[in-house]
Amino acid sequence: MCSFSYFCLSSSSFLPDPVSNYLFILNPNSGTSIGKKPGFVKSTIETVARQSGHQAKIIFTEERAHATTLVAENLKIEEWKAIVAVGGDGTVNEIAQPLVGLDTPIGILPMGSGNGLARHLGLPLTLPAALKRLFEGTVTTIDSAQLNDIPFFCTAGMGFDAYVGHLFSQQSERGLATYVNVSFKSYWSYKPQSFRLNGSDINAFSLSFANAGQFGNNAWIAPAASLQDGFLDVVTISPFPKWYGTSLAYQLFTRQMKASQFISYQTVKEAFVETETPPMIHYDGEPLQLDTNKITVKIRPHSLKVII
Ligand SMILES: Nc1ncnc2c1ncn2[C@@H]1O[C@H](COP(=O)(O)OP(=O)(O)OP(=O)(O)O)[C@@H](O)[C@H]1O
Repeated sequence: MCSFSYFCLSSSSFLPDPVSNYLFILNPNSGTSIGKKPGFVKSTIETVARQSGHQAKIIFTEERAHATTLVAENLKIEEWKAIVAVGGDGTVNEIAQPLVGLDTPIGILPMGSGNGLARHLGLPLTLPAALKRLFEGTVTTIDSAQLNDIPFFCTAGMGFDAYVGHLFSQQSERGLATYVNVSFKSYWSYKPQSFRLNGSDINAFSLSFANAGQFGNNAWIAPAASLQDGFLDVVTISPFPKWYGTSLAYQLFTRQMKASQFISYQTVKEAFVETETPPMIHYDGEPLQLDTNKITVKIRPHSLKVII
């Protein structure tokens, strides 16, 4: 603790930041661009980091879930100013999981298909601007959430969203165009499902749990959701006539979704869902077939540090 403020101020401005090392973990499978030009992304990060007086260690993931292992391994080796996810929400999820409850912040260079968390946080979406923000930004603490034992940071859900997430993961090309194409085709054949939500039986087109307000690509499923309020927004979309789909899509992409005869919102700290058979879910856009039909979703307030 420094008691002589003039000395503290003047000396800190001459001392280099004791921890200026950033670890970048880059998913070459994210979005549509990184995989095609990983060398360019790597050299841009190296150049901007050097110009800003920082050290950058850059590692490419080799497979799904590898990013989580890389974070755990590198946290043991040294202290990092931030561990930076270079990719989409799936990559953010894998990197954020081991950082929950720690002081080391996550940084995000949004290069995925949807970039829901980065968009909610208002981060720049181009590489040079995102790097500038990373090196000049401030650290804040956000809520995270869990679906059973699976951490998520943006949104999770069941029903139509999970079904589309599952089909999207099977496509050879990622990106917005593929996502729109898959969603549009699925929309015509998808059948609403039965859920028991907090003891009430419902039939729903989708059931979403929003920590952040959007799925990605500015599809705002929960426009009022806050990353710092200690609550999840539960959004139920009831079965609706096909003609209503256009209006729903319009509301979603113009951030105007609100409670209506087909849409209901609740803010909760915890929710319980039961389904007839183990459901397909998504967490931060990653599809997963559960092996249980009992699901608990809960918020973990102020649990992740992030650079904004
Ligand atoms: N080296 C790799 N090869 C193949 N897949 C990988 C690799 N590294 C990570 N993955 C997987 O790639 C998937 C997609 O990653 P990510 O979510 O970042 O991109 P996206 O889906 O295009 O973006 P968003 O989630 O924002 O829409 C994730 O399931 C992740 O586990």
